[in-house]
Amino acid sequence: MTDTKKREDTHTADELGSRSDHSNHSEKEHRARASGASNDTNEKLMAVNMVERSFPVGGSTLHVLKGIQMDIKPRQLVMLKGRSGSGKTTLLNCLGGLDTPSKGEIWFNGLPFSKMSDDERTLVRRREMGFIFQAFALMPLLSAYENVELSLRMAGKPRSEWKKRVEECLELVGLAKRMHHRPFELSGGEQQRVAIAKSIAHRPILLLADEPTAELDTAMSAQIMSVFQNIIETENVSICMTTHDPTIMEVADHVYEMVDGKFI
Ligand SMILES: Nc1ncnc2c1ncn2[C@@H]1O[C@H](COP(=O)(O)OP(=O)(O)OP(=O)(O)O)[C@@H](O)[C@H]1O
Repeated sequence: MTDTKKREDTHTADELGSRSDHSNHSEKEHRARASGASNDTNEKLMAVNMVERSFPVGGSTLHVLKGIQMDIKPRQLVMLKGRSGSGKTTLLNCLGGLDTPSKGEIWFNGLPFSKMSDDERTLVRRREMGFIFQAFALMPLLSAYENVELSLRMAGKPRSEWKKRVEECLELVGLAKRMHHRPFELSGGEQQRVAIAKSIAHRPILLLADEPTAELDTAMSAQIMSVFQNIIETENVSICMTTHDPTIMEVADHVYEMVDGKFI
């Protein structure tokens, strides 16, 4: 897939149209997005321009990302593949604003994401992004329902919206019948589906997932990928995920292969 898809040309900040006012991301705007009102495939949701990331280690500098150039378009499923240590997590952390590039820039939804202050970036991240990790990151004593509800509570969504949205999200991931189970009463794949429901509940426009199928067998991984495809359609999100698994790459819109901090 990597080789069959032509990579986009380098783009500038001006090409990046803001798809919504991030400071007031309303239900109406979301519905407009979901109806395809902003579904211009030339539009870039995220643009990464010549990003480098280095860390001081001992007395020297470790160059981990060495000029990354990529973009994520609306409703795309983008995968980052590469050997352990190639820099995938470091890049994902930069995309999610958990870390910042040493050089280069990252634009998100028309905003100069990597140049914003930590507080501004945190705000954008909370409102517009969702995260899924390899280890499902669920609260063990809370039911699936309560876990998803917690994320709405943390995102500051009005209480009156919680019930409908929690049920909707659990239904989307195929867990409506298990919503009152606690994580230990669910399989690994089901727990990951709760984590996905939790990550989309506040209606992000970008989901970032670090090895979301690493703990799962082939059948469960395939289920997770089909849930991802489903939520791209129904929730109008883009997904960027890292993986080692060649079998799931077939469903990607684009695969970036990373070797030693660069795409090949
Ligand atoms: N904060 C840091 N300080 C120093 N070195 C770091 C730091 N973060 C990452 N590295 C180094 O950067 C390199 C890339 O790490 P990264 O976790 O991004 O790789 P990865 O491709 O995600 O690997 P894996 O698939 O095993 O998760 C590694 O050599 C790692 O030790």
